[in-house]
Amino acid sequence: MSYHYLKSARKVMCIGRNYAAHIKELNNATPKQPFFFLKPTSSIITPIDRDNARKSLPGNSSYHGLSEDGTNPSPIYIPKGVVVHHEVELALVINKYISNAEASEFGPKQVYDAISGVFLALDLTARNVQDEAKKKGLPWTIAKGFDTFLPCSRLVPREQLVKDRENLQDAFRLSCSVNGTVRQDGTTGLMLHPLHKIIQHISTMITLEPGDIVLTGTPAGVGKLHPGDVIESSLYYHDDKLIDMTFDCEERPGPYFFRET
Ligand SMILES: O=C([O-])CC(=O)C(=O)O
Ligand SMILES: [Mg+2]
Repeated sequence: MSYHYLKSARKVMCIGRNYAAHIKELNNATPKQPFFFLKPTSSIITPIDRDNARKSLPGNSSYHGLSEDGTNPSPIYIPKGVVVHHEVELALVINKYISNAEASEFGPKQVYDAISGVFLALDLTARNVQDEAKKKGLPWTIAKGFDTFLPCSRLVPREQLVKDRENLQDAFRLSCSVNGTVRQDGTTGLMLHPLHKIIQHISTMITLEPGDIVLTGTPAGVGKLHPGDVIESSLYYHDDKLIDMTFDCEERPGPYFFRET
């Protein structure tokens, strides 16, 4: 299984501002309703490690599809002139069509049945591009969607989480460190909108399909990444470390340079 799940993702839905301390650190307002944005599947990368050599790409391209096994082993690319922030997040993989779910019928118990598993993701964000978009009322697409802006771990199948099948909300802790210094560390119990609310709310606007990915927001501690940095992230299930993933950062090849819109 491992990374095969990535080949089935037709969209990546992400909630914004789902942890109070992260809202505060960026001086954002707490939304009255949850809000969402998309990341393109072309931003997916997977770790380079013992089993997965860096994918060779044609010319100076920075994406050329996922491999047969779902991997796309790559460093994180920092586009020139862009302030890239790490946001460590718990991600869900949806396993069925979910459309117009009623709040009264979709509670914590329904989450386990709706997912094939979870994984660890980084919602990389071009913060200066996003700040400009926020100020000028422009879309966030580019701020969230550059190539390599969605590092993904292997899947943790839901069967490994079965003892919490009634309620997965408080089962996880996420952390990330850059060059050995811990930057983010938070538990999923701190979410403002819990997992069942996220899925239910999305389904009232955009139908979730089997294979779709849902990113559940980032805890506090977001910060900058530079070429040469090494970022390590971990996902814990109660006291057990389920996943560790490491990415190197490099300057992005190609002609892009951030200029004011
Ligand atoms: O860019 C942001 O601050 C919104 C977001 O993705 C998050 O809160 O996880
Ligand atoms: Mg995020």
